[in-house]
Amino acid sequence: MEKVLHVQALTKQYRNGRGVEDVCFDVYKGDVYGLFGPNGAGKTTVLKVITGLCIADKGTVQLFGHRIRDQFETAMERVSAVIETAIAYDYMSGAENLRLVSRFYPDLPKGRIDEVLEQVGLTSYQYEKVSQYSLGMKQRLALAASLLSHPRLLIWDEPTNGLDIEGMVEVRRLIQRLAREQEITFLISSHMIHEMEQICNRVGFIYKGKLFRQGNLKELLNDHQTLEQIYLNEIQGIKEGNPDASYLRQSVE
Ligand SMILES: Nc1ncnc2c1ncn2[C@@H]1O[C@H](COP(=O)(O)OP(=O)(O)OP(=O)(O)O)[C@@H](O)[C@H]1O
Repeated sequence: MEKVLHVQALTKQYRNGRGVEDVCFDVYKGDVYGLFGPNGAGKTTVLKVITGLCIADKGTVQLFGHRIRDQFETAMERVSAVIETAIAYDYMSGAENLRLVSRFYPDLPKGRIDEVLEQVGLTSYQYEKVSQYSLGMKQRLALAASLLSHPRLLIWDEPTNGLDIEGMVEVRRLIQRLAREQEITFLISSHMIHEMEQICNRVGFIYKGKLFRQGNLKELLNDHQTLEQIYLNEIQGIKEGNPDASYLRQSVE
């Protein structure tokens, strides 16, 4: 199986002492990999380091076999990211926003904007100003922008954040469809565990800057009914001093 992303011993500490420590995980072609953790756990920091938005203190990140540290452009060639979004200009239409983004990619074939609008279901709203879009439509526009360059790996921080139930379901279906039909590998983050359970085939749990458990969703659910149960058990173990989790205890209040 092709390894799309390799993260090894990644550590990033901010000046206030917070951040992430010794994070290791791999994402394989075809995965919808979910990084799950509560607010402030370190998900965005991990995604930012992977995409070069911030620099790690230690560790290795490889995308498609290329290290971001010294081969950044080649590593990022087939990667798109939606992190801390709101890229769209409100006073322009959806299509105009995409035309603006498309200037970053001089080799885009004609008609690519129409294609991505179609893929995210915004074709009939493309001439409306973004100020009239719902949050879900803005999310889909951000996704359309990130699809323009034909990414093979799409990194998306909190794809359903702030959406209502219908919006969440839409985004969820969209991710699953793109993964299936366009063979795009996804790395997403969320603090909503049920969400992860429905979208992802592999998940990693992150808590207080450490990725303490990960695996194939089906295998994880062999012994437990829900991911929530696994997560709560592990956190309880960490707090009570479960020897298996001793490496984490020092960082838990
Ligand atoms: N630029 C920064 N300077 C200092 N501390 C930061 C900075 N960015 C994040 N942090 C801290 O690092 C920790 C991890 O933050 P991060 O944003 O990665 O978490 P998260 O899991 O994405 O949370 P959320 O779901 O709330 O976005 C938090 O304690 C946060 O306060």
